[in-house]
Amino acid sequence: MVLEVKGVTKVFKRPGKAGFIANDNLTFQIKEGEIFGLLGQNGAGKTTLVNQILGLYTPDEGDIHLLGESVLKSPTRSRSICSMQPQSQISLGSLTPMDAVTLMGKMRAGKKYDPKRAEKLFESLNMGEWLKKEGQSLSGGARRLTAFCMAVIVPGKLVILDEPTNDVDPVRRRYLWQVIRELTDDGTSVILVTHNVLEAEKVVDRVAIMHKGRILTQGTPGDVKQPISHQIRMEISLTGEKYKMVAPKWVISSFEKGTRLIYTIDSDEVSTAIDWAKSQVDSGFLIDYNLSPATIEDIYIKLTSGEEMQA
Ligand SMILES: Nc1ncnc2c1ncn2[C@@H]1O[C@H](COP(=O)(O)OP(=O)(O)OP(=O)(O)O)[C@@H](O)[C@H]1O
Repeated sequence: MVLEVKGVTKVFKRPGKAGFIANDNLTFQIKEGEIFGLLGQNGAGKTTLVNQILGLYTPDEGDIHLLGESVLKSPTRSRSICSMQPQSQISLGSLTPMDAVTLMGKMRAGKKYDPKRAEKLFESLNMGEWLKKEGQSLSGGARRLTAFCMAVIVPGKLVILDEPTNDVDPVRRRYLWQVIRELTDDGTSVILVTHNVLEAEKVVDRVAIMHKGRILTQGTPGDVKQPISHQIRMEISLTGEKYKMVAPKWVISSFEKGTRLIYTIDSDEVSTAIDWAKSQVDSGFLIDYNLSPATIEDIYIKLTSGEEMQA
């Protein structure tokens, strides 16, 4: 086992108030070569957990083992086993992506550093146009990809990626997921911290959904979607104001996502839903609609909007 998190609880002290429980009795494991998605809304406790895995915070209860040894006993060892891409943008100053990634590679691998690895990464992510530009003049997406390359140029046994696709364009996001998948070919394990649940579903082997410091459910994408396996997702795009759309009575739940509405319906209601959507399109209220099997995003919305269930 690469990582074992057992009963980890972290409480932040607050002057004059009860402590704030940021992580509440968390337990999970990550195997060699596995991609583990850590999903949760803002403030769910994901970064607090990552900071404990890296030995930066000490759990109040429980223990974390990396490659069989307790992180509590030797916190600095974590930083040599793990590589990390932080959520916040790193400041590259006048360093170019080529300089920054080469520097990081040499720091981690010393004389064994192989520049061909950087070339392959840059090529896979189509970063050629930015390689010799100073960091301060790069776009957010280019800096995010540079930070990703710095984290994986010489990957540790466990690579922790916190929102690696933020600011990255859709085409390069696809390349990025491919590179993340390939990282595991030699046994590297990955923790993927993200809000981008739909994209994460395509790449993770297992996933944990966190909410208010607790893990609400965990398992393979198929396992966690099991409670809603009889449900269908209907995504609709409206022509007019969203508030004018009243959900039909066969809609189980409704969620607004930008300019679109996502309805959850029972699979028995599919033909009713299609008839309704066609008539709405004919009347000019809908631009388009599509139906698809339930996704991790649907279970994520269901769990984190109050209808909680036990892991
Ligand atoms: N050092 C700290 N002292 C006090 N409270 C903290 C501290 N760090 C985090 N918290 C609180 O703990 C909770 C969990 O924060 P955390 O950063 O772990 O969430 P997160 O899931 O990573 O959120 P996001 O997706 O926004 O990064 C939040 O309510 C936060 O305000």
